[in-house]
Amino acid sequence: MKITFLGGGNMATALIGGMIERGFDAAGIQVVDLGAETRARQAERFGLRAVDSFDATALDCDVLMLAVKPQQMKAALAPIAGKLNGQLVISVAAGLRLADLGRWLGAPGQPYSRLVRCMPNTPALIGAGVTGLYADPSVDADGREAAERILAAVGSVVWADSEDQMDAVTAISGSGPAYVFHFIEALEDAGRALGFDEADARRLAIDTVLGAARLAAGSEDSPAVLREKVTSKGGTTAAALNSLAESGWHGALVKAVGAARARGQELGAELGKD
Ligand SMILES: NC(=O)C1=CN([C@@H]2O[C@H](COP(=O)(O)OP(=O)(O)OC[C@H]3O[C@@H](n4cnc5c(N)ncnc54)[C@H](OP(=O)(O)O)[C@@H]3O)[C@@H](O)[C@H]2O)C=CC1
Ligand SMILES: O=C(O)[C@@H]1CCC=N1
Repeated sequence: MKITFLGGGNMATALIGGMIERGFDAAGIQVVDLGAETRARQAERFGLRAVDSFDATALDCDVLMLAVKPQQMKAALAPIAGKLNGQLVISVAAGLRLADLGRWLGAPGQPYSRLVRCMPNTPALIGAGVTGLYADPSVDADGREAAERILAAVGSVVWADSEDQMDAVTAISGSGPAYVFHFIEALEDAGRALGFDEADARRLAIDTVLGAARLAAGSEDSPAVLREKVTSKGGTTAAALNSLAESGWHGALVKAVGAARARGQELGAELGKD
């Protein structure tokens, strides 16, 4: 499978790194990116072809992965509008709707429809991502299977029932690693405030999150039951959880995920006007 990435930034790097780690051939992957430094980094790190604009070789692919920022997408697609000939196009962009991508990619009056929207996350770099997928209804089984094969190489996949759900996936798991890193930062800060040096505070915080996530992933107990098993009556965990409840922590996170979803919807509506 020949795959060209439009945009070689953070998300493309996570996907390419994860794919190569899991046996995809770097010789079959190309990157189109405006930045000379980005191209040099991609070529050096992965040994792949990186160019500054679409030439015949970059367009000669089975799958085109759209990995520029949502605000950059329309301009980035302009040079190839009307030039595709059946490539499966997979967008990783937050918010952008298939109808708008299809309009920007097609010839005037002929929207392109062999399109899949996906929302991966950066743990893809170590094969531990999770990706939501939604295909235009016109995409055939081969197209859906190709999209799933690429994203399943870097973690688990979940097919969304409707395109609307992609903004929710973005808010939960696309942005989710940032919430977890933020939690780790706070736990590390707490460790430092209680007298540990930076290295030990970080180790205690990261290994706690890693161990708890692995336990939750492998357990038949729900996260709520696992939480109760840590929480001795009248003990230390209860003191912490009571304090978190007083601060409205649970509600704050639910509200934050709602804000992320709303931003995705807003981006789609704003940028799709063009
Ligand atoms: N980061 C994440 O965790 C996730 C991101 N996404 C989605 O992935 C997409 C990319 O995000 P991210 O990787 O973080 O962004 P980055 O800014 O890291 O990467 C985008 C890259 O595209 C380049 N670029 C911009 N315009 C063009 C163009 N016209 N032609 C070719 N290359 C261009 C940029 O160059 P320059 O820097 O010079 O502008 C940059 O190197 C976004 O749409 C985002 O919604 C999805 C899931 C998770
Ligand atoms: O912050 C963003 O908009 C992108 C989408 C999900 C993660 N990063």
